[in-house]
Amino acid sequence: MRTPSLYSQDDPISAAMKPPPTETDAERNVRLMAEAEAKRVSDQIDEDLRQERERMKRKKGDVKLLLLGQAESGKSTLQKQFQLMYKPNSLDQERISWKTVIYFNVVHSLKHILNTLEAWDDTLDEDPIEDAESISQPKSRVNGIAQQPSPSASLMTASSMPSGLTSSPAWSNGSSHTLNVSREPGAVQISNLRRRLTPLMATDAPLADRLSGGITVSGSGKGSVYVRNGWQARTIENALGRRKLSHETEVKKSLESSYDSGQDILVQDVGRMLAAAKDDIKDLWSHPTVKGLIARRKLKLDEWSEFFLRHISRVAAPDYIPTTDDILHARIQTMGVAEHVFDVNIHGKSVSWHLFDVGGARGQRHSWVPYFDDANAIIFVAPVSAFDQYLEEDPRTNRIDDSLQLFTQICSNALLKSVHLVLFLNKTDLLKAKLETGLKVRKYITSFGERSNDYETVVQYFRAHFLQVHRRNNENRRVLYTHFTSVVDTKATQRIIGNVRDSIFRGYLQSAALV
Ligand SMILES: Nc1nc2c(ncn2[C@@H]2O[C@H](COP(=O)(O)OP(=O)(O)OP(=O)(O)O)[C@@H](O)[C@H]2O)c(=O)[nH]1
Ligand SMILES: [Mg+2]
Repeated sequence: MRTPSLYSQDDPISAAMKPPPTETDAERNVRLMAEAEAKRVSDQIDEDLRQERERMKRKKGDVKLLLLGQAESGKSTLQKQFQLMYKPNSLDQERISWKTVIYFNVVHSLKHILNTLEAWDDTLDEDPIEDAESISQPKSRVNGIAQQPSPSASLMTASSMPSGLTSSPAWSNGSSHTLNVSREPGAVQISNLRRRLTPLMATDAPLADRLSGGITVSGSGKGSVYVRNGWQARTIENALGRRKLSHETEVKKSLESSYDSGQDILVQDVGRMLAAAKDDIKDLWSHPTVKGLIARRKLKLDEWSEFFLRHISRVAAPDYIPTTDDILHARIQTMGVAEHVFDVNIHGKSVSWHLFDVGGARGQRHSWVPYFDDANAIIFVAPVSAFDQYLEEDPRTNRIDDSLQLFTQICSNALLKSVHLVLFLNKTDLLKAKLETGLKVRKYITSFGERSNDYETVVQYFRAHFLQVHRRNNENRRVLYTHFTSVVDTKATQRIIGNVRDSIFRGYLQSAALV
């Protein structure tokens, strides 16, 4: 008699999968062992999933913390700091997925630079730096990019360029890799660089597609990519030709062990192209015309663009693995609401914290409300460096104004009237750098008037506005905890997270009558 197998005798599907009648004893043993192993793996996956579901389920006593604020304010970066603090291994596991994001950030930035150059005929006219922004228009409008109010302003001026990239550009020292263009005018140099960078630029759309899985969100004018919770795993699915992996846990496991974005042909190709184009990228980034357009604020680069271009030697190296600092600077827009669970220990007691990181663009804000109910705490993130920036979604709205309006809505929302409220006045490092370049706050915020343009005066001015909003919308007389932050600074941010955790716990334990 044949040894019973896992296949049922009655089930037609099982009948179809039945081993052939000619199966030998040895083959049968191998098959039975394989079936047993498959069942063991399947049971383990089910168990892992059950535990994951259990963990995600909010229990009485768990803390629900929302991260709110406009797009680009730093919510996901703050979430990464929580992850680093309370679940450091998980960031390691997804480290390699960030390579795709960082490559996309680099390629997209280069494309923006080249498009803007094209709109200005690849030349720098003689506009004085001071008033360039108000008086000059692009000469050609090949793609209109230079005309779009960019939500970010560059901090980079000729004097603050990193020395490694400015001291000896290839065309001034006759270096061989730029096809001997040393005596040609700047426009020819740029046109040569553009030609050589064209294949790399063509990877912008496929990289975006890899990350988003082909989903585009209307209003993402800068061509940014939006991703949903769990994009790291889906990037792998996308790389495998959208073949649905049979199990969520299987995806996670492949992330942990075997997957390397080095296996993704697209990422591999982009890595090779970047390595080959490294000197051209450096030359473009340090080109006098590019520096001039930046200084005249005709070319505006986001902070992550500048960060990765400054570190291009490292990022374009063939064996590049993103550092934690790179991951903190990488930019990818959040779509919807992403939940993250951490076990937080305090006074010997472990409490699950459910952190909700929301998409901050206007088109994403409708998805926040269902999460207001029963929230314990909110960290509202407002980027104070954004005084000279306008919303991507509505170029007429100054980003500080938008933050204040949004904060008004949060403070006055009836569902949130008893939540613990924390305000992060973020991107203080960028604010300092902008003020150091001489950018005047009063040019963008007229009410700032003739106050001194120094960092302390400016941050206190913005803080006073947020405090006023809170005071006017504070029926319940709750406290507002305010912090000046730069959430890319791990040491400082983790100290602040510790403070926030303690203050949330104090209020929470009292209200839950657990003390
Ligand atoms: N220099 C600096 N960069 C920051 C700071 N906070 C955030 N960033 C950068 O700003 C960019 C946007 O940050 P995110 O955390 O993605 O912004 P977000 O609020 O999650 O944006 P959405 O998901 O679109 O709502 C990233 O490239 C971050 O590295 C900061 O304090 N200083
Ligand atoms: Mg985000």
